[in-house]
This record gives sequence, C-alpha cells and structure tokens, in this order.
Amino acid sequence: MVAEKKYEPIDFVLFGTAGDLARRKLLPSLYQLDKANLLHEGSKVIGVARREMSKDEYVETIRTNFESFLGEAVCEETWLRFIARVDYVKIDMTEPEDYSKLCAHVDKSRVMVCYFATPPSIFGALCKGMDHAGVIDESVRVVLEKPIGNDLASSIVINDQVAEFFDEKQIYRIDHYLGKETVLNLIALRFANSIFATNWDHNCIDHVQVSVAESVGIEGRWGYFDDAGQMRDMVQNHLLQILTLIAMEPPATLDADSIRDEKLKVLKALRPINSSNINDKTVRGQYGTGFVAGKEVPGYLDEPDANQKSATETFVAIKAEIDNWRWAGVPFYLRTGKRLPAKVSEIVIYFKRQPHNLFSDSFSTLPPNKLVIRLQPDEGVEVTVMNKVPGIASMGSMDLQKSQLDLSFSEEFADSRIADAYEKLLLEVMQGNQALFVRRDEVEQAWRWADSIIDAWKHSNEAPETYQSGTWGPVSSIGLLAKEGRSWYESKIKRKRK
Ligand SMILES: NC(=O)C1=CN([C@@H]2O[C@H](COP(=O)(O)OP(=O)(O)OC[C@H]3O[C@@H](n4cnc5c(N)ncnc54)[C@H](OP(=O)(O)O)[C@@H]3O)[C@@H](O)[C@H]2O)C=CC1
Ligand SMILES: O=C1O[C@H](COP(=O)(O)O)[C@@H](O)[C@H](O)[C@H]1O
Repeated sequence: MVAEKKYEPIDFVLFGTAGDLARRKLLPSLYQLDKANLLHEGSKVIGVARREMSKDEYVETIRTNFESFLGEAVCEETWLRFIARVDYVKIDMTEPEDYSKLCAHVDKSRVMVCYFATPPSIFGALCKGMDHAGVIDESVRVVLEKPIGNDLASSIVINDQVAEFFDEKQIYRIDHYLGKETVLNLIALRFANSIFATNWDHNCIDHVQVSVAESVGIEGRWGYFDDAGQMRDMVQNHLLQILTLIAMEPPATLDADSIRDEKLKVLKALRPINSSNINDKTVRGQYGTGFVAGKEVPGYLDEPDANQKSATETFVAIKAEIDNWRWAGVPFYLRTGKRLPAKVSEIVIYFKRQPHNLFSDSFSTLPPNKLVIRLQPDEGVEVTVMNKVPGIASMGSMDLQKSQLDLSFSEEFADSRIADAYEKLLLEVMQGNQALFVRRDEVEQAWRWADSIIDAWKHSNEAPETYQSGTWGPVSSIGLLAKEGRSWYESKIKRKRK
C-alpha cells in the first residue's frame, strides 16, 4: 500500500556502508521505505566507507546485494528513484581531517541522520571527525548499533565519548528486536485487552518463557562473536528488551520516556546472578558438529578463523527473577542459541492451573492455559484453552480437549506486508521518535546484570557444555526447568518437523 504522508527531507549518512549489516539490512530497508513512498523526494543516502569506490561502483554493489538480500525482485521504478538519492564518500573514519569531504554532500539546513554501522570502538572517532568537519548541530541524530561496549565499563566510555558531542535526545541506540511487529504487539496485547491486562501478575501467571532460537552459526563473524558470545550478542540486549516489555508496569503514555522509565524499573528489579547461584540459574553451551536442516555443519571450534581453545558460549539458558510486587515468585526462563534446529522466537506465558479439577476422568491434572506469542517466523498469537468435546455423554464423564485459538498475522492481515524491523526503526529515527530506542541508563543497567553472570562464569572455571548442532542445546538446559517440574515449550516448528 502506498502511504500518502510525505516526510521531511533527510540526509542519511551511513557510516560503514560496505559492512555486513549495511548490505544485508540497512540499504534494503531504505529501499523499502522509498518503495512505500515514505522517503521525502529530496532525501539523500550518503554511504561512507574507507575503500576507494566511484558512485557507479557503489550503486553496482548495492544492486548486487539487493539480488541476494532483498528477498523479492527489484522494482525498477523504485530502483531508479533510490539510486538518484545515493552517493558515496571514502573516509578513513579514524582520520579527523578526512571528514571535511562530507561537507559537500550534506545540507546543514536539513535533519541529518548518521547511522554508525561500524564497530563501537570507533564511535568516538566518528563523533570527533564530524565535529572537526563542523557538521554537528542540534538537528543531527546519531544511531548507535548494539552491543554498546563489551561490558559496563567499556559501554560507559563509549557513551561518554558520544555524549561529549550529542545530547541524549539526539542519540538513538538501536535494538532491532524493538522494531519487530510482534514484539511491538506485546504492548497492544497487554494494554489494549482487559483479559490480559487484569491477569498479568503473580496471582495468575505461573512462569514465562522467552526462546530465541537461531539455526545459523556465527556466519563468518568469528572475530566479533568470539569476544562477545551469546550473552553479549543476544541476551544483554534483545532478550532483556523483550523481558522488559513483558514485565513493565503500564506506562503513563506511549511517549519515549514514559516507556523507557518503566523498562528501566524492570531491569533494576532483576535479581542478581553471581558466583553464589550461577550453577542453579544458568546453563551455557557451545555447538559441536551436527546437522541443521539436513545439512552437516561444523562445530564452533571448526569455524573459519577459530581458536581451538575458545570457551565462548553459543547457547545460554537463564532463570531470571524480578524482585517486585507484580512478579514475586514468577520465573522468567530465557533461552537463546545458535545452530539450534530452527529459527524460531517465541514468548510463552504459562498461566496458573485451576485450583481444583472437576473433570478428573479426562485429565489427572488440568493443563494450564498458555499464551504463545510467535515473534518469528509465522508471526502470531495463540491461546491454549480447554474445551468440551461435543457429545451427549453425561455430565460426570464430560470429555475435555486442549485446543488452540490461533491468530496468524499472515492470514489475519493478508493484505499487509510485515516490514523488516530495521525499516520501522529507520522511519522512527527520521521522524525523531525515540520510544523504540534504548536509553543510556537502560543499556548500563542491562550490562550490570549481564556482567555479573559473565564474571561468575569466568570464575567458575567450567567450560560451556558442548551440544550437537541441530539440537535444542545442552541437556542441562532441560534440567534447569525439570528440577522445578516444568519443561520448555515445544515449538510448533519443531512439532511440524517431527
Ligand atoms: N552484522 C549484523 O548482523 C549485526 C551487526 N551489528 C552491529 O553493527 C555494527 C556493524 O556490524 P557489521 O556490519 O557486521 O560489521 P562489518 O565489520 O561487516 O562492517 C563494519 C564497517 O565499518 C567499516 N570500518 C571499520 N573501521 C573503519 C575505519 N577505521 N574507517 C572506515 N571504515 C571502517 C568497515 O569498512 P571495511 O569494509 O573497509 O572494513 C565496514 O564497512 C557493529 O557494531 C555490530 O556489532 C548489530 C546487529 C547485527
Ligand atoms: O543482533 C543480532 O541478531 C541476530 C538475530 O536477529 P534476527 O532478527 O535474525 O532474529 C543474530 O544472528 C546476530 O548474531 C546478532 O548480532
């Protein structure tokens, strides 16, 4: 559907345009916004990288990448409009003098959005270079990629470097999970439906599961990933952000700080995990060889560039607890890993069982109601309820059956295209709305909690458990729930594959 609204003209400067993220996600998202008529006709896209490239060569590279990453045929009309906006500037980002080349490409009377798709270690240099070129003023917005730093201390250094040049109101810390349609739908589900809003606490909810399973390995990113591990790559940001949206109190409004204040309170209420309880509350694993989607894949230590002695985790399961009134006694089990059987992300809310079973012939104990929010793929929402099986049997022998009320987004909203998270978030930056971006105090609080776990692992002297690629992670991750009489939700994807 073509949007009617025209937005203001923007100079979008993409630092790191030759990198993996820019090629796979950012440039295709800008193209999609253009296709949906959501870019002002005067908006420009200025790619910056350190390699020598003419504009024509840059355009050719974008086209080649679109063939691989767009996921649909290129629309020639949009393509011609898009490339007319595009330009390329070669800058060595560690060399302040080089940034003056930008001046010829940006118009200081317009909003400039600068996307730092580079390693965070050069965010400070980027700010200094822009300052040196005299292109910084209050109309500039900067987008910072995650993870910001490697721990709390390094994130403070990076945030301080950026804060020297930009006010917090100009800084957009991106967590692309906050742009996913189904993650955003959590806010609608919780606060637009009284059946959920009134049952959303320790009185009604037994426990919560958040699983973000990936079938890919580290995709040639050994240098980055081995320093990070799944805890810094996924838990410190994406999984904790999901957790805050599930657990936060209703914000007063949907404005940026109302939401972010509530998310921060959840992060502050997370019970610390440290050396005293690390073995009880966490499991970490590293993938070995195995088969994913019928294809043999190498183990983590056999990946290109691997250091054979690496103890970096590629799988994490955690029992998180939130020490506040609403969530007292309700565990939040988080699980994420690479080279699992399928790419599937789900939130499962397990409601408490009925206090008494009237139907003892059908079920020895009545199964709990579940709310399943499928983040990806097959985005949707499912509620498990108990029903009577039709029949004329007497009341005393009424048969029950567990059934699903299933809302699949692709069926319910068949005419709407589900936009990639980056499209949504790029548009929000262009509109100057920070609600879906992470505030500095949130990032730092998330690091405090994650650092304590990472430190405890380091001091435990235990290596991560190896799991076979194509399985659901180390056996101990099953034990994490089993010892409390619970089990991981068996994803529909997995059921279909049986
Ligand atoms: N890739 C992904 O899926 C995701 C990435 N991120 C984050 O996004 C950011 C970018 O990641 P990714 O694209 O994977 O990284 P890449 O290493 O693929 O790309 C980084 C880009 O920065 C450029 N660069 C680095 N140093 C300099 C320099 N001194 N001068 C000029 N250019 C420089 C590189 O140039 P050159 O090509 O010349 O080396 C390259 O274009 C990182 O912060 C990462 O953590 C976050 C989520 C997912
Ligand atoms: O940020 C990251 O996210 C991806 C997973 O994102 P998704 O949208 O495909 O679920 C992950 O593979 C990558 O390692 C991490 O840096």
